[in-house]
Amino acid sequence: MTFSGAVPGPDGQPLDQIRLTGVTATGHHGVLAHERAEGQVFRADVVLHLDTRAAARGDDLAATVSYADVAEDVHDVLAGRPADLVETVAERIAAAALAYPAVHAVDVRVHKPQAPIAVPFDDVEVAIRRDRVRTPVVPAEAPAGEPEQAAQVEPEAPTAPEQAEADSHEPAAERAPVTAVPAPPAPPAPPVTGVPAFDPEPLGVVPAPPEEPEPVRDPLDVAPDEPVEVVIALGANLGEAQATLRQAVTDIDRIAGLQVMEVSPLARTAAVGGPEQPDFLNAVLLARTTLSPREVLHACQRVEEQHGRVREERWGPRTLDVDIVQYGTLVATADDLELPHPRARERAFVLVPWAEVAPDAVLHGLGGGPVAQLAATAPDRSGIRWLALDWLADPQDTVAPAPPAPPAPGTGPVPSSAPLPERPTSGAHAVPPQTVPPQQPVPPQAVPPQQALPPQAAVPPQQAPAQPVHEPIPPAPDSPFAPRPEQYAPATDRAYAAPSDTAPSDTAYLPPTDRAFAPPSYHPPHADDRDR
Ligand SMILES: Nc1ncnc2c1ncn2[C@@H]1O[C@H](COP(=O)(O)OP(=O)(O)OP(=O)(O)O)[C@@H](O)[C@H]1O
Ligand SMILES: Nc1nc2c(c(=O)[nH]1)N=C(CO)CN2
Repeated sequence: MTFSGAVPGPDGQPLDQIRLTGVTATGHHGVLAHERAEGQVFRADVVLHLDTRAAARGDDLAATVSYADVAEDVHDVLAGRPADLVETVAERIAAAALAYPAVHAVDVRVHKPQAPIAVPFDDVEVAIRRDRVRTPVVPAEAPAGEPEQAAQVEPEAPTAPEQAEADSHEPAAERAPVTAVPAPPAPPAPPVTGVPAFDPEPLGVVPAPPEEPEPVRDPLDVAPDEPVEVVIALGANLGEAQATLRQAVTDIDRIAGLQVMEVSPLARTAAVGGPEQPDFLNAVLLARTTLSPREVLHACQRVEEQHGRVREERWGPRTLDVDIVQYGTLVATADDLELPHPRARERAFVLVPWAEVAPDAVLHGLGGGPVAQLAATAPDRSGIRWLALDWLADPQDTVAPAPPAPPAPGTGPVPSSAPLPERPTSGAHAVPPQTVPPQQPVPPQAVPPQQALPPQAAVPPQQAPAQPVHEPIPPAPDSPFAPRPEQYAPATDRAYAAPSDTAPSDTAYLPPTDRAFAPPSYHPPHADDRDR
């Protein structure tokens, strides 16, 4: 720990130092509502500048400062009354240290390694030095439960009603920086698990008479006021996998309170983990929802069940897997639901299709970061065999026909001798890998980015029984769904393209995303008459 050097004592000589590092607590400091609600790890390092000679001479604890006491003080500040700023937390710690008369000066560093920063980073810290001249700008926080020290309360300490308002987190939410994804409203209570509750009483203030306790609300059960973006991953490797995934998109879009906004290309991916099993087909949906996270989970589990999902073994083959990758910016852990999905950050079969449909997407939480970057380093990235663009519009041709006589959903894996379809070698979309050389991007005008699915193709089967999606729909002229040889073009300069020496010979990838052609965005129709 490097501070800015020794502090001179009254005799002009450098003072001694007691260094305390890595005091850690879960705190609820931050300007964002979810930081207030869920809490995160804060760490502090403290250097006390003092003259230790008298204590050493008499071997007398009373003549020095007990580091154990200071550690508790620091911990109390970290875990205590929420502040918007790390700077404020650092001042409070400095004030606590200088409350010991022997301390001439104090250096404080407060670390916030899980700060909501949208790019990969190790840590963020605030470092301050305070002494008897350059004093802390806040008074020492009084220990909880010592109301007789109320005189030490900060002048701006809130009254009980003000504190109640602060605890509602509304102001924090209002101050939150504009983000692409609205955070769900913060619940007024402690988080789910593993995060100790904070004492909402302002420290050192005589507590107001007890009011009705707020019911404890799990953030995973809080439905947002405004729609929140939810990222959903689909996977299947049993039965008619592509047809299942197409139907799942429709089923998920029909969940009341949830709208599918975008659908990624379909990825064929080598199975990761679990037993020997066929390749998966994977896709990612971007949706907006006013459901709580747990409601989304249950609705997705119902869709899994509708498709004959049985849970036999971990990471085993399945007719349909629906995972919630991320819900707004929420970071929460419970037995039944963890957000963001704890393994999403290392799964190319999630990250690659996600980055295709949302190139600037960011995975929140610990180990998160820009999705495209995570995709580039995901351990299974060489298992991404290909991506199909128009899989919603044209199931028969986008992927080769399913193996003959596949087992009924849930009855058994597609035998490895009859795996999921390979890159087509015949049919409208067939293209030998060499047809499009690696560096040959599609001219920008070939397919306008973000061109929406033609309305008739987007209509989910249940909404347009006259036009079942399983029947190929003739693409409109110039439609992104017109057969395009480049849809399986190699992507040798893609960040996540498999190294050529490890890629299977039939592997083909999308061309680089200068977005010369965007994956066709699927914009499901949301008829106003739908009961949402
Ligand atoms: N973000 C999440 N999305 C979906 N399920 C989750 C999530 N977090 C926790 N779960 C829980 O995980 C349980 C197991 O889910 P599932 O059987 O789909 O796991 P899996 O697909 O085999 O493995 P993985 O979780 O690694 O994808 C579910 O019952 C669900 O309660
Ligand atoms: N390629 C691939 N591998 C997996 C998948 C998946 O969807 N795709 N799902 C798993 C458990 O959710 C385990 N392994």
